[in-house]
Amino acid sequence: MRNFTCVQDIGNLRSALNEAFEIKKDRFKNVELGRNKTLMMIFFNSSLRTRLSTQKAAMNLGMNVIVLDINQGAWKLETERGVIMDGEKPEHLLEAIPVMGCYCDVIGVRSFARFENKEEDYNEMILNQFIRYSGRPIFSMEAATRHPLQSFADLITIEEYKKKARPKVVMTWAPHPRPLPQAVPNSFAEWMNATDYDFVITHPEGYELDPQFVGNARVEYDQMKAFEGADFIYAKNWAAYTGDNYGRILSKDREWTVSERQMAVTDNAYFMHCLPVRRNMIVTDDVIESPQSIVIPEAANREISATVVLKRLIEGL
Ligand SMILES: CCC[C@H](NC(=O)CCC(=O)O)C(=O)O
Ligand SMILES: NC(=O)OP(=O)(O)O
Repeated sequence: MRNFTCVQDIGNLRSALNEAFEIKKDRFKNVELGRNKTLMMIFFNSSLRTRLSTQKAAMNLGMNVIVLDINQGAWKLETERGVIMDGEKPEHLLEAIPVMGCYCDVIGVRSFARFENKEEDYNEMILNQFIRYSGRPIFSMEAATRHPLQSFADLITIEEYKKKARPKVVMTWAPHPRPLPQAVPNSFAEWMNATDYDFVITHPEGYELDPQFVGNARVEYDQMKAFEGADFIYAKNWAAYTGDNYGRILSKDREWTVSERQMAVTDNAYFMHCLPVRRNMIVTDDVIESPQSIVIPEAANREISATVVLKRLIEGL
């Protein structure tokens, strides 16, 4: 595998899942594979799970790890070509990227959508410059339009907990005080559409996601109807995508906050969220603390998804 940015890059999902479950039985079985190989993790945005689980995954494979928070300690970076750099940014991304590539074998990049320019976000301008100029395999640690390490962990988790071959999985929008990226819902939808699950997306009108990610998923504007008979509830906030509303908050309606009211019409569904989660905005305390909440095992599986991905990237060196 050369890069890991989307579901297509992992190849056959069944074999990827089999590899994940094998690694889960013995996560140190490939500890020699990464000897004297260096992972560089580059964060343009905050992180807890991705930062810790990916570093742990690298250690499972015997790798060295360098972590760089671009906005803490590195030079402020100019990302646009043609800009006269007489302002606050001493370094251009087009020098910094190949330089960083000199010091490592594999690079992970976190660079959220900025909501300043929809085309630049959806063309993955930052991530693609790393792919083009670093000279190294690149994997996404959440970019502007996808979060594949999270989605792979989500799929592992559903496969572990499902009680039927084709579970009903419902991704629901929920309110949030800030405009959040579409990367997590886009990516979750992309991975769910690659399975044969019964997949439903529910959100208020105006929050339609890019059709390239929605695919053949059923979209239901009535949240209670969507939740009926569900086996898994995947909650997430996202800002509007369509038209001039790109990056905007259209609703903070807390009727969409996942509570026991909605969970009552499911088939005793498991509750999932990628975390961090704003309690009593996205989900009530009672639901996220209930026995049906699997947000912690879901987060634990981030180590497994990252170990599989790093293993395949090292094998491709
Ligand atoms: C894995 C999720 C990362 C990110 N989450 C946030 O930025 C949450 C920030 C907040 O709640 O203020 C997102 O929604 O894409
Ligand atoms: N789910 C996830 O990626 O968490 P962090 O943003 O804390 O890495």
